[in-house]
Amino acid sequence: MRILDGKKTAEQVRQEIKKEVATWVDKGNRPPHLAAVLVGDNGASQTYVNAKIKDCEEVGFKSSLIKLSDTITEKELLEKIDELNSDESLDGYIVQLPLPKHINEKKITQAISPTKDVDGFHPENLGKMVLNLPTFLPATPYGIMQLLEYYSIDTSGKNCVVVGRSNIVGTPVSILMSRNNDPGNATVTLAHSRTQNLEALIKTADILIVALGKPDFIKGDMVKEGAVIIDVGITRVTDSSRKKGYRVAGDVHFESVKKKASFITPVPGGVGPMTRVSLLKNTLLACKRKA
Ligand SMILES: NC(=O)C1=CN([C@@H]2O[C@H](COP(=O)(O)OP(=O)(O)OC[C@H]3O[C@@H](n4cnc5c(N)ncnc54)[C@H](OP(=O)(O)O)[C@@H]3O)[C@@H](O)[C@H]2O)C=CC1
Ligand SMILES: Nc1nc(=O)c2c([nH]1)NC[C@@H]1CN(c3ccc(C(=O)N[C@@H](CCC(=O)O)C(=O)O)cc3)C=[N+]21
Repeated sequence: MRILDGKKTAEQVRQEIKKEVATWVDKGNRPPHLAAVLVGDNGASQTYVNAKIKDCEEVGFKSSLIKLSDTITEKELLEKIDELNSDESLDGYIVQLPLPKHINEKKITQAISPTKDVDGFHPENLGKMVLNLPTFLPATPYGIMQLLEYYSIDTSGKNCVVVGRSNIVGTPVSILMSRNNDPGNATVTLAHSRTQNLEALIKTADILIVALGKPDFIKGDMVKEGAVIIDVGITRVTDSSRKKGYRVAGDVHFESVKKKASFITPVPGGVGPMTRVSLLKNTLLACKRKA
């Protein structure tokens, strides 16, 4: 069994980005600029957004954190988005999800200018992704593809089962895995809460990608011997023996599944860091495209 080390891989990718930024700035350009919009004070969202800002510093990007109260109206948030769309000094931005219930996430996602949508969530960018046209790939699926590529994992012709069909992870990663690309060319099945005989289906997977949000859902006896396991899930589980009062759990029960896997991503240190580095890649692309 080998660990797919997202932390280490992301660090290497950051070093490459850092060099590219230095060359870019040496040529007289301004550094890439990413903004993150955070509505409300959800603890996990704050942690992720802070990490994204720290990543920017490490590679030499400019970053801005825009904190808004969770009492903000949808109209006010849309006005803020208009402002960001026309801000010439800004290359890309993200609006951290989830948003408070009174705000329609679809409306917000569609208001973000596709040229600044470094999350790759806008319908225009998702459409381009489906058609294999150059675009911003959604950060988590992009991170997963980079990790598979980095470890030279052969996905062509393999059975890939994706569990979870969200717009930001399950659905786009199922499309990327089935495209005529390397990595890709897999035979993909997308499973969700209505799927029948989920366990039997999971057993057929040469590559299993799990994005459910149910801690330790996948156990060792459920997976095929030699499978490649990608665990996207991140849930904070209360644990009073930890300093922070919680542990971070994936959707895969690591200890039992690792005995059967050929490759497996840990949580933390797997997909999460790759998601963040993909956001940096998209922002660099947005910046260079504008110039
Ligand atoms: N590492 C990273 O970078 C990231 C991690 N995450 C994490 O990934 C996890 C998933 O998040 P996200 O993609 O937003 O998904 P959502 O929470 O939006 O959706 C969960 C999906 O799982 C399906 N599902 C739920 N229960 C079952 C079940 N028992 N059997 C089969 N399918 C089921 C749902 O089906 P249905 O559609 O039928 O309801 C749905 O499609 C979370 O833990 C999240 O924190 C998310 C983004 C990035
Ligand atoms: N507009 C938007 N874009 C997103 O990309 C987006 C989002 N909203 N909302 C929430 C999810 C979740 N997400 C994560 C990113 C990094 C880690 C990450 O870095 N995790 C580390 C640390 C985990 C920890 O300690 O909590 C790790 O897995 O090693 C996790 C989760 C991005 N998301």
